[in-house]
Amino acid sequence: MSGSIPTQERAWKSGVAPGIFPLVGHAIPLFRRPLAFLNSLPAHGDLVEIRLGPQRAWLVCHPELAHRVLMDARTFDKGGPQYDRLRPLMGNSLVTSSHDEHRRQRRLIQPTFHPSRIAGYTQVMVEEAEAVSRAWRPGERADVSAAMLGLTTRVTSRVLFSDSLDAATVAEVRDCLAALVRGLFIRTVVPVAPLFRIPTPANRRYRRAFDRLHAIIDSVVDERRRSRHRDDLLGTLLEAEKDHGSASAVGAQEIHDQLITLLLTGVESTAMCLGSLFALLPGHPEAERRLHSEVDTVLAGGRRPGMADLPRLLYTRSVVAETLRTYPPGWLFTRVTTRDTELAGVRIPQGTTVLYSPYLLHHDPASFAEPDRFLPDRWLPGPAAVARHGAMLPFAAGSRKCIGDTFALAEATLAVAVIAGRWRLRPLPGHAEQPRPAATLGPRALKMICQPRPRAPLAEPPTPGTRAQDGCPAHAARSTPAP
Ligand code: HEM
Repeated sequence: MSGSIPTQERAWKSGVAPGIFPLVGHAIPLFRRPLAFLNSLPAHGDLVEIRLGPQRAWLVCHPELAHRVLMDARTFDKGGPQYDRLRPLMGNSLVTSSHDEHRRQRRLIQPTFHPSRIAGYTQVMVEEAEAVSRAWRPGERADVSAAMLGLTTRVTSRVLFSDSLDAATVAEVRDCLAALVRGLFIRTVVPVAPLFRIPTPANRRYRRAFDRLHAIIDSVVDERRRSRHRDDLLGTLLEAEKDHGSASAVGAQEIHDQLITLLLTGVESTAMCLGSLFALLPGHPEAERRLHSEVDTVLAGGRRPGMADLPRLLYTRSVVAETLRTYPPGWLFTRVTTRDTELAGVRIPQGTTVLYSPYLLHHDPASFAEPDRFLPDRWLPGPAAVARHGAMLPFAAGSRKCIGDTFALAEATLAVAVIAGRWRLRPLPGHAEQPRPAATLGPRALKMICQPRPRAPLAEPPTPGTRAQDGCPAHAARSTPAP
């Protein structure tokens, strides 16, 4: 069934995705070739019905509809199979909480990620990128995926709870995350809980990672309770715990839930972005050449980058933005309707799952010319910088917009500048690592050969851009901060 329903503002088209199987619905294409499946959906309408297992759900295929969903978080609240799976892991935290509870939590955590605080984190970001860069040897076959996960785990843990994790624990967190993101995805597309209670090796791996990560967080909190106050997120949460009885007080369970949530979200997505970027560069030699040239110019003499360099690393940031467009780490999200509503002329009952996919929106030729080409120039000021308004949504929009967007962009840009200043990473002969969709999207086993870079001749630095708040279009989506 499909139809064209005229609404006040335009005639929306709704439809049903073909190929529904009993019990599993669209799980087979969603699990086997999810990106191709998503890209096939706009042909069936602006709002397309799919089946997650036996459940009916609607996927928005037009940026305007995605914004309607995101800007009305009261009606389209966190929920659906994805968030049902995340709650046992993250509890009732910033990512998983419902609209009513969310405001208080966002107000508590927002100051840690305020743009004015990011400058203070850049030294940690650069130190950790330099540590990765120093550890590689010319000709080495580096495990880039593991290195990027290690880098973001160390940066995130140092910022959230100072230097509480030793090297062995960082490696453990990294491995736990890898097991969890794989397990979370299959649990989202086949939301049939009894299947995951069967003691298969994969289910046991997921359980072990789940238990270990909780134990690590508990020991971080216990250790801090025994030591002095520090001015980091954990310190903020422990201070708020003392406000017994006040509306802003937090309990021990919430402290645990917020830490595990921020560790998971902070580590995984940025690592995926960096892995995708290094995997894409060798196939785009002109982009790689211009990136190297900019890094050599802005950081002449191998100078250490800092916050002040971010506006000058204009091409580097365009490469990061184009990577986020091409392979958005957060590629598919669910919501659930809290009341009967209407979207694209379709009546949607309370309790219905609605999905949006940054990957689908970023690959629609109606929004981005030649969407399958990697073209960082799209994000430079000038005539090439055209995109349908609001179609670039790597960090979402509205009140549930990513709290770590500025943090992540600074971390990724600085890491690329440091690493690309010293290394040209080449693919292994005969091996092309494809980004693999799981709970996040990106390469999970990327190995590359490290070639030391001779310093390129100096060139004129590009003029800083004027788009969006800091020139980076990945930021452009509207955010409604908690009052
Ligand atoms: C390139 C890196 C990143 C990407 C692409 C990304 C993407 C996203 C997206 C799309 C959402 C919205 C999810 C939804 O609509 O259901 C989100 C939310 C969130 N992200 Fe990120 N993220 C990144 C990095 C980070 C970092 C570094 C942190 C923290 C250290 C973080 C913490 C969060 C949190 C806590 C939320 C929930 C916000 C709320 O509901 O108030 N993210 N992120």
